[in-house]
Amino acid sequence: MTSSSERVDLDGNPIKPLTICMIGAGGFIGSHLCEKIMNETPHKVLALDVYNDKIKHLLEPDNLPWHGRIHFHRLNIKNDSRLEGLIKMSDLTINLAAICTPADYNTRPLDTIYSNFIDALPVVKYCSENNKRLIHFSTCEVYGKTIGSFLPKDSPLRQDPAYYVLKEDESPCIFGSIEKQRWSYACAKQLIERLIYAEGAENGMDFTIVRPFNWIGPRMDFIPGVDGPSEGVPRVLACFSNNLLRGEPLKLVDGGQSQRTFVYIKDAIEAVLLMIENPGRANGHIFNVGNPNNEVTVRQLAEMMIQVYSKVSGEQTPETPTIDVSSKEFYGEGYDDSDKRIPDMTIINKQLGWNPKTSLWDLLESTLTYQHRTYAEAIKKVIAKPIAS
Ligand SMILES: NC(=O)c1ccc[n+]([C@@H]2O[C@H](COP(=O)([O-])OP(=O)(O)OC[C@H]3O[C@@H](n4cnc5c(N)ncnc54)[C@H](O)[C@@H]3O)[C@@H](O)[C@H]2O)c1
Ligand SMILES: O=C(O)[C@H]1O[C@H](OP(=O)(O)OP(=O)(O)OC[C@H]2O[C@@H](n3ccc(=O)[nH]c3=O)[C@H](O)[C@@H]2O)[C@H](O)[C@@H](O)[C@@H]1O
Repeated sequence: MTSSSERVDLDGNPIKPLTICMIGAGGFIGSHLCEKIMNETPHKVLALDVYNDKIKHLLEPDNLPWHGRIHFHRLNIKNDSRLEGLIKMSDLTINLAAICTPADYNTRPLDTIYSNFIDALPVVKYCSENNKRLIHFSTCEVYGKTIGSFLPKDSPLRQDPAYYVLKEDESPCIFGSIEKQRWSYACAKQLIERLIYAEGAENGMDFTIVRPFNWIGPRMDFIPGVDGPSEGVPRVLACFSNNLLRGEPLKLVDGGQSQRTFVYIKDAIEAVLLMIENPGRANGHIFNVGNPNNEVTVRQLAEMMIQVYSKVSGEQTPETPTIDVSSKEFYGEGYDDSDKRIPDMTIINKQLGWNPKTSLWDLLESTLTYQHRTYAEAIKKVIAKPIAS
């Protein structure tokens, strides 16, 4: 760990050690953020979550170099009276807790709305009432569909960035109709963003809102049947990793035509640390955090993952590498999709000077090396197990 006296912010001022209340610290992003904070800063973390499997390596054994700077509190923010006290003890609260897998948005819309809006309300309230700074994790899904997606298929305007690049302070939020329950998540996230923004405007609360654009890397979600439910549907990185580990075709929903930009979790976490340590530059802002240079269709992502996995595992590519499935078959009634997600980077560049570094090929190589090392043997055992009659 670097000593606090050596560390300065972007304006050359010394960074004071902080106590951070991190809600959802046991998840994918939380685990990487805790790791970064423990390795590179003097800050303390009160890590709140219902699970801690992904941060166990930071909590045990007792002789870790950051011993005493991270404390795990197993609690559900829905119903735990300790929450306000922990926020009061901290300089900064970071809220990551959410249901955030698309397979849940149309099948468990009530849980999705409660998790992303209702359960986040007390966190905002306690921060505002106690004059505490809040960094809240929203999503790029608040943009919904691009304006360009409503133009005729052959319109040349579809090629014009004005019709698809997503800007924090200009782009509208375009969701589907109410029976397209996919948008329950985006809509709940939009409303909590508006509430936080209003707390800033009316009550002077210090806040930063983060809109992640498909952050991916090790420890994302779960592999069904190994460290998650066998019928579970995680996000695309884990779905495709699971298919590759099992030697199955990768399933392309509605032909895999949707486009995404993927950013490496380690690049994205650097942006979050800049927000934490530069409140004067980050407060009052909403930040897109993504990599506009890593755009692919989901079909191209599948093809690249197949090539990379073959390289890192030494295994042959399957005879049928991909198959098409309908969204209704894969996700059920009420699914809909974002067509294209390119983040505008002007605000984060200007305020924090942050830029992503890692190419899609490189981030997939390190992530799939991790997936292979972590899961290949366990998957072999699961496959070899006779099915109970
Ligand atoms: N990973 C991405 O690319 C991405 C993209 C857009 C938005 N986000 C947002 O970032 C945040 C974190 O995402 P992630 O990918 O790390 O997800 P994750 O599911 O891995 O982590 C969320 C964590 O929150 C915890 N949690 C949920 N409800 C809780 C509750 N009631 N009480 C206590 N803990 C609770 C979960 O146990 C989990 O460990 C979410 O708000 C998500 O909407 C992530
Ligand atoms: O990561 C983000 O930035 C946000 O986007 C994700 O939404 P989405 O990108 O649609 O979710 P994925 O599950 O990663 O799916 C990406 C695309 O791959 C497709 N897909 C997914 C899984 C699969 O096996 N096959 C497949 O073709 C989906 O239909 C979708 O078009 C989730 O909503 C959130 O985690 C987050 O808010």
